[in-house]
Amino acid sequence: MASLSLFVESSSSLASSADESSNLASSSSTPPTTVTDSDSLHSDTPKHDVIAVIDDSTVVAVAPPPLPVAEVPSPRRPQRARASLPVYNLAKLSGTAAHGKRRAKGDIVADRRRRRTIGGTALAAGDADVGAALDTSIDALGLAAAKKTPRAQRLARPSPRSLRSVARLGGPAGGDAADSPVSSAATKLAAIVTKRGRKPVGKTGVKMSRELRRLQDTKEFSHIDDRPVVHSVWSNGKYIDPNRPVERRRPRKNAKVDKSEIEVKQEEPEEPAPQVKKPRVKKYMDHGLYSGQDVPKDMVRGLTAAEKKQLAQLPELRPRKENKVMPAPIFGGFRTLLAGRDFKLPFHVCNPLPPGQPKPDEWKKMTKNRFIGESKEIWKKMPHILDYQSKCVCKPEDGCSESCQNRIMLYECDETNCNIGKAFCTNRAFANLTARRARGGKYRVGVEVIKTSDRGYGVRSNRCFRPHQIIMEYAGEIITEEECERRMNEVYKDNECYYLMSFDQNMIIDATTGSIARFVNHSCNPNCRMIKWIVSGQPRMALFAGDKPIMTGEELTYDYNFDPFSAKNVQKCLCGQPNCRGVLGPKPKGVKPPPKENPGKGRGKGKGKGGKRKFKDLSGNEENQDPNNKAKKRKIQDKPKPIRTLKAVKALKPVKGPKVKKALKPAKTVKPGKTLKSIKVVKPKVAKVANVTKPRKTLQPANAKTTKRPYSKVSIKLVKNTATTKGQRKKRESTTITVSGAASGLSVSV
Ligand SMILES: C[S@@+](CC[C@H](N)C(=O)[O-])C[C@H]1O[C@@H](n2cnc3c(N)ncnc32)[C@H](O)[C@@H]1O
Repeated sequence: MASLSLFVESSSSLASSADESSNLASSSSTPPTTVTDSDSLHSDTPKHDVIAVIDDSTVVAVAPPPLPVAEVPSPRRPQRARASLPVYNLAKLSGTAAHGKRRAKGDIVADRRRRRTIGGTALAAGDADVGAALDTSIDALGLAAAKKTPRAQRLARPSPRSLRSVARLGGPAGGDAADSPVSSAATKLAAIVTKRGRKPVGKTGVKMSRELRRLQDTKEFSHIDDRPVVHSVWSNGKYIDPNRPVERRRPRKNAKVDKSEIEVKQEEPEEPAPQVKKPRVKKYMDHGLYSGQDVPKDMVRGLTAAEKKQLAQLPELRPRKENKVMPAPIFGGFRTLLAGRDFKLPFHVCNPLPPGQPKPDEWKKMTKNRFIGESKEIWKKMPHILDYQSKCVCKPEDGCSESCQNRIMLYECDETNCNIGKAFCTNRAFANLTARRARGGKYRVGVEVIKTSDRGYGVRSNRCFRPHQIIMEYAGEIITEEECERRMNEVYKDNECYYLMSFDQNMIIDATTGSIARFVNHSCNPNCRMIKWIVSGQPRMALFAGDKPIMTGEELTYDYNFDPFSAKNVQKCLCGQPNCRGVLGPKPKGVKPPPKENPGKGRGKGKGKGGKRKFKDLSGNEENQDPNNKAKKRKIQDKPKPIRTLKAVKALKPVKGPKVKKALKPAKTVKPGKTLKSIKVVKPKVAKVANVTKPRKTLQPANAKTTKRPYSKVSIKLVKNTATTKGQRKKRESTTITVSGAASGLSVSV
């Protein structure tokens, strides 16, 4: 009786001893844990099993060569079945009928078809399925008798040792199955399984059906699955693609490199070098943010040759590489260079002094005038208040500029005396000052007290001021002459500095308690003026900028025109100006003042160009931003009114005495010695006639005393005011007209 033994084992397990473990593990389906493990899975070596079909005469070890997947015939059953011959269920025979698709983590089901093969391990373990499969096979082949004997059953259980020996017998897959150790091992194992191991196997063979014979060469018959088991490998939660190129590790610097490796590497074709990104180099600016801008091409157009030459020497104008960092602020700096203007120093660059600077102990700040003692009552009883009235007849387009009657008379416009209103009026200096200070801040205050090296305290500007712009008010205690004399004899007798200034109506301003303006020092070439204005019917003193703009950080000074009253009290002047008179007093008689500097002569062209400056562009104060502020005509505003300044002089008269050392006077006061009488007469005339006579524009504050034209107006006023005392006025009128061209307006009333 022919017998058929079916042996199944993995050929890959026989390939090498190294693969033995993997072979053994194949039945248990242990997935690879590394990429390198997957290499073995994907190797071309088929993991086919060896099936030995033993016939009566020959033992055939079938180890079919691996076939391409496409050539593998479908594992279908034969369509045609013959009734005469038994039909075998091959799947059942091979023991794979009970196995379907098995889903594993990460596996693709379509590619994951696994065929359960019967291996030595399975047999050794006595797997129930395997046993069942064998039983089925034996039953099908009619070998039940052989199976049921105890010996056969004992022999059917292969010992582990025998299996190990079988596994050790490896041979190249796909070789001659008959001659290979695989076949011999298979034969040996078949003898064990078929309980006739000592007898020739061929004698126990059964004649194979034609159908079986036809299929015996197929992989399906042998249950050989040459398709690799596909595993997906995950590492650290990431899917590892087995098809990706293997990364080359960078060799360590100090690692010993095998020379043979180097030679092999050299032989390898050179791969294109990957593009290495250059590290970014940080660029540092070597100029300011606004430097290096493109210079306008037509920058020298319209300039003279000398100017071009001068400009060419400016390093700022040399063409240089364009600076794309930040655009220049509309080339403001370039225009400043061309125009030769002064520029406004920023407030923070000026660096105002920090708070807490030392101040004199006796000083108590006061920003508004205050009447002290009986001065208030006396002031109210005086009829002069009614005289301080004026009304301008300006039109809105005039803006209360140089032709404004109020301005000429040093009357400030307000709601009661202005014809055009606040929106158009530019003659409201004190109101602007109050608004400016009310907003607060060091910049708006604009001044600060400093300590000078040789003149005690002083005042400097914290900002720029336009010419004739109001800076600060000189405020203090308004006292009578008697009170002033008392203070001088009793309170201030040991003082070196006095803060007394003639005010109005025989009154004195004592700024010992007063505003910051008390600290302003004297200079024979000052940059400011102390001028008295009538504001809302009340006289007020204030410091104004002179004819030139005042820049940030300048010390503010005005001419005291000091009256020492005695040669003993003459103080040495330390102003340091070229035209210094040497003493803090009035100009000595017979001494010619130094010639005025001509801005166009004796100076460089650059400096001469300074005359072109438009300070309204430089000062940057809030008043400049008023479109109605026509500051260009301000020179008329500061025209002194000699009649009122005479009054200030008159106030000094009673102060004069042996104990009184000094008294400050406004810069525009006239010489002492004028009679009270003349002042009283002249004053009211001006107020009334001002509305009749059109003022001249040529008046300058600096040379007001030598100007003739203003006093011709005064003469007209005299006529107007002779209504009460007619005889006297007419006499004065004639005198005034005659002297109108004199150097001093004081002579008018003499
Ligand atoms: C109204 S105070 C000015 C502020 C004063 N420097 C202070 O420390 O209070 C006037 C006094 O300052 C001093 N002074 C002002 N200008 C001066 C000058 N140019 N030269 C010398 N002393 C001057 C004189 O002592 C003068 O009496």
